[in-house]
Amino acid sequence: MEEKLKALLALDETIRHRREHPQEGSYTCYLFDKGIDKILKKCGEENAEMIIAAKNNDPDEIANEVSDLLFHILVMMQERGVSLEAVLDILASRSMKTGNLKTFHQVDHNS
Ligand SMILES: N=c1c2ncn([C@@H]3O[C@H](COP(=O)(O)OP(=O)(O)OP(=O)(O)O)[C@@H](O)[C@H]3O)c2ncn1[C@@H]1O[C@H](COP(=O)(O)O)[C@@H](O)[C@H]1O
Repeated sequence: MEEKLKALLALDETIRHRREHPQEGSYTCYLFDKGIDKILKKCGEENAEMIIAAKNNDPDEIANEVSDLLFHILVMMQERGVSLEAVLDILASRSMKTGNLKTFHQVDHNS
């Protein structure tokens, strides 16, 4: 598992490298070249495809679409200067806190 998590860090590093060193034939460079609108459009598309995969309840399809979405989110983060480490820091700090369910009052729509 740890080795596989390293692949996520390596992917993030590849994306960073692609941004700094444009390369012919690279899909990542194509996205950076097109700019933030294209990157966000792809994030939206991949998100929609992930939702459909989850609705279909197909584990392989879900894993594939989550992978596509993760890749495009990492590209968006690099474009906006947000590091994967910043996200991991937030997740790590949240992991210290359990019992996060918030209580809420039921809204009475008739009143
Ligand atoms: N993880 C990914 C990854 N996931 C998804 N994709 C691409 O994302 C695209 C999404 O598919 P779509 O059919 O929705 O998009 P499309 O029709 O090809 O393109 P659009 O014109 O619609 O944007 C496909 O072209 C996939 O190949 C990825 N492309 C690259 N990577 C990683 O990035 C690394 C660098 O890749 P290059 O930048 O291509 O060298 C690779 O080694 C991989 O590790």
